[in-house]
Amino acid sequence: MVLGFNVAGAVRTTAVRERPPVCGVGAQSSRFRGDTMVSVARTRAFLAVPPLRSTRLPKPTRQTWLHMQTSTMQKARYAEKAPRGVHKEAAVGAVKSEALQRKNIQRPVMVGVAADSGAGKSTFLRRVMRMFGSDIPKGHTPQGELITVICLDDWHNRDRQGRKEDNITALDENCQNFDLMAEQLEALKNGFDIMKPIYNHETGRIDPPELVSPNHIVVVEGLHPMYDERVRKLLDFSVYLDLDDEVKIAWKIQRDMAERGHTLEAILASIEARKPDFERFILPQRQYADAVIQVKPTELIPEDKERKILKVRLLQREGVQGFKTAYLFDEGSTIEWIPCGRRLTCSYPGIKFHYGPESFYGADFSTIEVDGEFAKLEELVYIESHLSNTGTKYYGELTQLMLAAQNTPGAYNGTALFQTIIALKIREIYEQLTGRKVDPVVRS
Ligand SMILES: Nc1ncnc2c1ncn2[C@@H]1O[C@H](COP(=O)(O)OP(=O)(O)OP(=O)(O)O)[C@@H](O)[C@H]1O
Ligand SMILES: O=C(CO)[C@H](O)[C@H](O)COP(=O)(O)O
Repeated sequence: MVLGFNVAGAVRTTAVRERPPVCGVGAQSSRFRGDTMVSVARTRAFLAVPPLRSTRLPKPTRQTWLHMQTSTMQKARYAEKAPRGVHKEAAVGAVKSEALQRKNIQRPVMVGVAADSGAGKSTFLRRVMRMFGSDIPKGHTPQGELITVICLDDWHNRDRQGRKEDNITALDENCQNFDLMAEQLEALKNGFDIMKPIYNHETGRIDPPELVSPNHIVVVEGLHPMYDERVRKLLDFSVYLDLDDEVKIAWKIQRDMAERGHTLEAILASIEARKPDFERFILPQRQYADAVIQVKPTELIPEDKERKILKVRLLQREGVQGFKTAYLFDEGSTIEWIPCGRRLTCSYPGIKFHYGPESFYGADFSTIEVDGEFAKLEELVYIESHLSNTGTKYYGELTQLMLAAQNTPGAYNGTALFQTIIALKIREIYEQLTGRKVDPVVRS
């Protein structure tokens, strides 16, 4: 697929590879391993990154790293730090990243995406990355021209063995190095390169760190983007993917049995074992999210056991800077809508929409929900014509995006519809906060 995008007047044409962000998926980075790494703890020096010609990062050698004069302030910052333990090689650049000038970035827009493992983060993030049309280079952390997706698992403070020995789950707050996470993400947001730790999901071990530079948009995704107040405050926009247990089990079974060879008993046991920590450390983050996508079993089929038809709800916080909430028909009203008829083909059990205001953790939200499946994606333009504030740039863009992703999970139900709307919203928020323009990736 060849796509065009335009930022600050620079028109580029790039190919989008169908590849997920690599949080626990696929290749681990070997770009900064072993002898190519310079340890801050060892040298007590602060490192700046050499100018990079492209976003495809060159493999650094000791020689390509420059020891820079460190400001007294930064020295003090580091001197005060508690020992970093397993993350002793992690570092923050001493001078502002050259990426700022090269890409003409004032400050990255930072977006948090929280969810339990298997809740559809990778699927959602593929939609978000596609929205920004970047060719996402290989490596542990996808760093595209416009967007970088950082996985927060990288700040786990124990490897798999360590967690087993200490009888602690990866969901536990005590299993994250929040001090380092907050320090490094703050540095990134302020325009500094970071040498970020890597948690290797293939080996279950902590790998040497990798270089991550500020980008136009930085997504931080994983178990805890809104857990620690210091990290939460850095986020310009936050999303929580909220799956009912029944749906979580169905998706896990589909993935872990079909793709990973796990037994049903093992999957159910793992979900049960994680549940108390999920409820304690992950779920409460919902209250901080600006957008929540809830996925529930359908209410159109009584006693449905298949979990194929879903009811999906998009909760949108009112009053967030740059975030104009999407609505159905008439903003602020309450609507029940069955669109099936001459203009929308519906198969059993039909489709039902709802829109209305809602109080969520005591805050004002506007919610759109859709129960059921679309029969023909090209007819979605009928639905689109009744939705407003979707962040589209031309009539039919939402439908085009849905059609372009028709082979992705959930393409025919509210999960893809609302994830696509939120991806459009992230583009809109980026534009609102920076004053820049991003061209649509799929044209009319
Ligand atoms: N909207 C959807 N409808 C149906 N199945 C879905 C949907 N989204 C994701 N899935 C399925 O759920 C499983 C997990 O999805 P995904 O890999 O996106 O989750 P994740 O949160 O990134 O997981 P992890 O953190 O474990 O890597 C996959 O098998 C995927 O196909
Ligand atoms: O909840 C998770 C988030 O992805 C993982 O279980 C956690 O990161 C540990 O990973 P692994 O099971 O590969 O050791």
